[in-house]
Amino acid sequence: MTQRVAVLGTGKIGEALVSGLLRAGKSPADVLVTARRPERAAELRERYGVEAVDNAEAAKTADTLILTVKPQDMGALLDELAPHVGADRLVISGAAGVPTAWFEQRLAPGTPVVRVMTNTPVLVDEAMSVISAGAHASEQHLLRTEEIFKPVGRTLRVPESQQDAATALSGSGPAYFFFLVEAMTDAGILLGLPRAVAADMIVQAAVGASVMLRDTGEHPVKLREAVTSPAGTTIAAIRELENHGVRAALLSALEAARNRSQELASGGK
Ligand SMILES: NC(=O)C1=CN([C@@H]2O[C@H](COP(=O)(O)OP(=O)(O)OC[C@H]3O[C@@H](n4cnc5c(N)ncnc54)[C@H](OP(=O)(O)O)[C@@H]3O)[C@@H](O)[C@H]2O)C=CC1
Ligand SMILES: O=C(O)[C@@H]1CCC=N1
Repeated sequence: MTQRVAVLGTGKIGEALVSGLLRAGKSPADVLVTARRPERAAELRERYGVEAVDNAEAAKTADTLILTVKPQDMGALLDELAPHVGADRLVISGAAGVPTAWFEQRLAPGTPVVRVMTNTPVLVDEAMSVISAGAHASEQHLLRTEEIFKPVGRTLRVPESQQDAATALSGSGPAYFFFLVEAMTDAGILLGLPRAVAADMIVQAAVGASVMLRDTGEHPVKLREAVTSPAGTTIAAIRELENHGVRAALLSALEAARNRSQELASGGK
């Protein structure tokens, strides 16, 4: 049976999911989108050939609803949606922080809800989408969710109690790597390299290191040791990273991200 999927609040993540669904072979006729601004709806229609409808219409006609508004906008969206969502629908939330129980309290009794924390590499089919079932979501609902997210990267099931940590590590994760690349490119400028050359070197170092981490399965310590020659250049840099507390900064940074996810639990400000 053809399943219709609606993406509600089609911003950055929502649009990336729409493009992934279409790349995976879903017909544009089976994908609905909603947007707050008419010009955004028109843009999505034109770019993907999908139908843009209002939230109530999406709730009435799609089997699976993927909610990709910001946590702060989730309350208003649920007020609009709830009267139209039958308990035979699958509701997938892509929002940081907001627990499945929050949705279950606002939807018809028994409505299956699945929480997913994906990340922006969804745009290049290299996402990690971390999936947790709510109280009424069955194995079938998890499989349907995986079917949507697998074409755009990997999926991982975790207990919902781990979702705030997953948000800190995986949802926000790409930003930390972009931040490092940006800072190291600046370091190249300091050392007298042209910006484009510095960026080229650092991006390729990041790609090479990522592929080694993924494909060799080696522990990162071993991979780093292989780069670090006695009395060489790398250890001189590592000493500075340790002197400046980079490891401790990362522990604190990810803890802060986890805490912020917890604060967003009630669609917080
Ligand atoms: N960005 C990321 O890396 C990740 C984000 N997330 C989660 O994904 C969600 C979306 O994030 P992101 O894509 O970055 O944010 P965006 O702001 O790009 O997307 C949210 C979209 O929802 C629209 N919107 C808000 N309210 C409504 C409504 N009532 N009806 C229809 N559309 C509405 C907004 O419209 P308008 O354009 O008018 O504001 C906007 O286009 C968040 O919950 C976030 O926690 C999860 C993983 C990673
Ligand atoms: O920064 C945020 O809140 C969202 C959730 C994870 C990544 N971006």
